[in-house]
Amino acid sequence: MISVEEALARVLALSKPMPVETVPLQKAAGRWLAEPARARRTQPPFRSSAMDGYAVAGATVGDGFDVIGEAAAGRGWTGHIAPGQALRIFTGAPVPDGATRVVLQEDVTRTGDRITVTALSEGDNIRPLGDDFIAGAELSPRRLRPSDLALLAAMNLPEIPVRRRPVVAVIATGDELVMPGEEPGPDQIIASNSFAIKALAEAAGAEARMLPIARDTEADLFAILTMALDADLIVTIGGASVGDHDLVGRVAESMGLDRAFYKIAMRPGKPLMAGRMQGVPLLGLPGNPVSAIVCGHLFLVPLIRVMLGDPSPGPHPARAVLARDERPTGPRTHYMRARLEPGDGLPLIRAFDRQDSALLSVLAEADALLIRPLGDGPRRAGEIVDYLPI
Ligand SMILES: Nc1nc2c(c(=O)[nH]1)N[C@H]1C(S)=C(S)[C@@H](COP(=O)(O)OP(=O)(O)OC[C@H]3O[C@@H](n4cnc5c(N)ncnc54)[C@H](O)[C@@H]3O)O[C@H]1N2
Ligand code: MOO
Repeated sequence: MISVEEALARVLALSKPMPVETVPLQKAAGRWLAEPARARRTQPPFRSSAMDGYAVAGATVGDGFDVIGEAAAGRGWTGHIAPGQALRIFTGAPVPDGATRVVLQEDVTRTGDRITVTALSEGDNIRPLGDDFIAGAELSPRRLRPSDLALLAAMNLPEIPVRRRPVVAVIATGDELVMPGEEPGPDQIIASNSFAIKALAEAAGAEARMLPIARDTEADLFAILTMALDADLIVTIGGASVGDHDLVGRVAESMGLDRAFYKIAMRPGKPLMAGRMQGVPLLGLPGNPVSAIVCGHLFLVPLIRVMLGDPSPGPHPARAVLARDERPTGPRTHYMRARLEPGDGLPLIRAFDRQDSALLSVLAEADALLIRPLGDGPRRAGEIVDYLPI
C-alpha cells in the first residue's frame, strides 16, 4: 500500500492539460481560461461622471454657474468648461476638459440656466480614464466566474481561449446493479455512486458520460471498457478488490493497462487503482458508495483540474477545532465523515459515530471529511485538525 500523497502524485501525473479551444464569451461560464486574456481597450475610455449633476471648474458652497450644455452616457459634449460655467451631466457621460468636479444635482438649486451650489459632497465624482483597467491589462488563467465574464466583455473580448472539457466515461460494474427506476431482483441493489461520480466530474468542469453497467464477466467488461476508449479519462466503479468477481484490473490489464499503483493506505478507498490504458488515464474506484465518492473528491476532482490547467488542483484541506474526543486511528489515513458547526474563529468539526463505507445516508448528512493521519493517536476536543470540505 502506498500513502495518499504518493497516490495523488501518481494520479495527477497520469494526465496533462487539455488542448485549447475558442468559445464565444456567452458560452464561457465555468470554463477554464487557458492563457492570460489581454484587454483590448482602456476602461473607462474617458474621464467619466460617477453621478448625475453638473460638471464645473472648482466650486464652493454659494457659487453660481451658467449651464451651457448637456452630456449623457453615450452622448458626450464637445468643448471646454471655463470658470463660472457648468455642464449638465449624467452618470457615465464623459467629463469635458476644464471641469474638475461633478456637483450632485441634489446639491444645487437651479433657476433657468443658472445653478447655485447649496452643499458639496466629498470627492470630485469623476472616474479617471483607465480607473478600472488599461489596454493590455491581463486576466490570469482561472475558472471563469460570472464576474470574470463581465470583465472579459468590458475588455472587448468576444471569444475566449479555454481548455477543452475532458470527457469522462463513468462505468459502474457488478451483476448486483440495476439503474434507478428499474425493478431489482431479490439479490440486487440500485446503482448509486455512479451518479455522484458523474456529478463530481461535471462540477469540476468535465463532460461526463455514464456508460451501461458492466456485468461481472470479462466479455462484458471488455466491451464496455472498449466503448470508453475515446474518452479523455475512464472511471470504473467497483470490481477493484480481491473477490473472484472483481475483474476490472484483470480485464483492463489484458487491454494494456499500465498500472501506476493499486491499493492505498487510506480509509475508505483502499482498493483504488490507477494507470493508463491505451494512452487513456483510468481511475478504478472501489465499489462501496462512500469509498467511491471519497476517492472522487480526493483523486478524480484534482485529476480533472489538472486536465483543465489548474496549477493548484488540490485537494485543499482547511482547519477546524475538534468538537469531541476521537479515538486513535489505524494504519490508514482516515477520512471520517463529519459535520461542521459554527465555532469561535475556526469552525467546530464533529465526526459521525457510524463510519461504514456503505452508508450513503451518513455521507448525505456530512459536509466535511475529518482527516486523521495514518497511525494518529487519540485526539482531544479543542485540538486543531485538518478537514476537506465536501
Ligand atoms: N477480502 C477482502 N475483501 C474486501 C477488501 C479486502 O481488502 N479484502 N476490501 C474491502 C474494501 S475496503 C472495499 S472498499 C471493497 C471494494 O471492493 P470492490 O471495489 O471490488 O467493489 P465491489 O465488490 O464491486 O462492491 C463493493 C460494494 O459496493 C457496492 N457497489 C458497487 N458498485 C456500486 C454502485 N455503482 N452503486 C452502488 N453500490 C455499488 C456493491 O454492491 C458492494 O456492496 O471491498 C472490500 N472487500
Ligand atoms: O477502503 Mo473500503 O473503501 O474501506 O470500504
